Amino acid sequence: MALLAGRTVLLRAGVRLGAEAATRGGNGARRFASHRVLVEPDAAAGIATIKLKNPPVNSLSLEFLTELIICLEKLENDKTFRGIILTSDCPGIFSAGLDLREMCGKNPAHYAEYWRAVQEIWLKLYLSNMVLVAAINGASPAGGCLMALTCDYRVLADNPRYRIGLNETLLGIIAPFWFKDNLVNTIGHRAADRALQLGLLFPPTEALQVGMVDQVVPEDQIHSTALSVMSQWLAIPDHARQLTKSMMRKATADHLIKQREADIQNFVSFISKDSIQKSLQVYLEKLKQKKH
Ligand SMILES: CC/C=C\C/C=C\C/C=C\CC/C=C/CC(=O)SCCNC(=O)CCNC(=O)[C@H](O)C(C)(C)COP(=O)(O)OP(=O)(O)OC[C@H]1O[C@@H](n2cnc3c(N)ncnc32)[C@H](O)[C@@H]1OP(=O)(O)O
Repeated sequence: MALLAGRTVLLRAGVRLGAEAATRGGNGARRFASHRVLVEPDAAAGIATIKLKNPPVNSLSLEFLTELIICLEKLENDKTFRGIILTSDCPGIFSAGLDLREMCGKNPAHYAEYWRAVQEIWLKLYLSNMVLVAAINGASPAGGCLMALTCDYRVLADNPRYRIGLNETLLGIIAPFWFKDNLVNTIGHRAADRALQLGLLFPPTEALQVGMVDQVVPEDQIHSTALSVMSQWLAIPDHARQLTKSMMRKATADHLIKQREADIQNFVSFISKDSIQKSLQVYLEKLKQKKH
């Protein structure tokens, strides 16, 4: 049943999908992988595990986002799968969020194309008909946190280095309204107000307390926990769960869908400002110097 999916991917024609491969797994399910998105299917269970693999930190570059969008479309259209576990193949990092290099020193057309892809991945994940469980096995700032927030359930590995949150203000930028909406829907208005203004990155215990994640488990139990949560969610009849999900999420998604082009223009003019470019460059430089 396609209650929510089926929208078009509006991306630059000719974005290379890398060395995409489609083979058959041991259980007969199609296994497909691109350079940076690994899909491990379990056809018998109706579950696909997506492992993000864009080292070193799974930053969401345009090419990575494009591969992820295509992968999600394939899974959404394949009736074999009813659930996705979203996790990382990069040790200690779920995702460092949007790729800062896509937002620095480029031209307005590039910023517009990039932002459309960011919107698209959010809509694809947020409106998926499938059950999405995030198995957060690493740090998850900003766009990394947002991806997790689109899921139906979040399990975080218990490691104080694995902080999660929308830290945009620390970079001198602003979380767009639809990031904010997704966060408010998850942790409530007061907690979101404080978290967004202060750019808070929550360690696991605090993330659980504030409701940013649903469960914190020892690192070696993250996948088994995600599987057991998934089986609980898949026990619900699809049509009832999907209609309920749509009822809960449609207004938030429509908020963006209705003003997608204006949101792109807003992003382009904001990110092109000299002062914002300067802040992002300083932040990137600090990240690079951290090691030395
Ligand atoms: C009224 C409204 C008006 C206007 C609003 C309109 C629009 C809104 C405007 C803008 C919104 C834009 C939204 C952005 C959301 C984002 O996601 S921004 C990205 C935020 N991400 C971060 O802050 C994370 C930064 N990274 C880290 O904290 C650490 O790297 C991390 C904890 C993830 C891992 O630490 P560690 O393992 O120690 O690795 P390193 O720090 O050493 O990093 C390794 C290399 O990776 C590079 N890198 C890290 N993060 C990024 C990134 N996000 N993008 C690109 N590159 C990244 C880092 O520089 C190292 O590179 P090097 O090896 O030195 O070359």
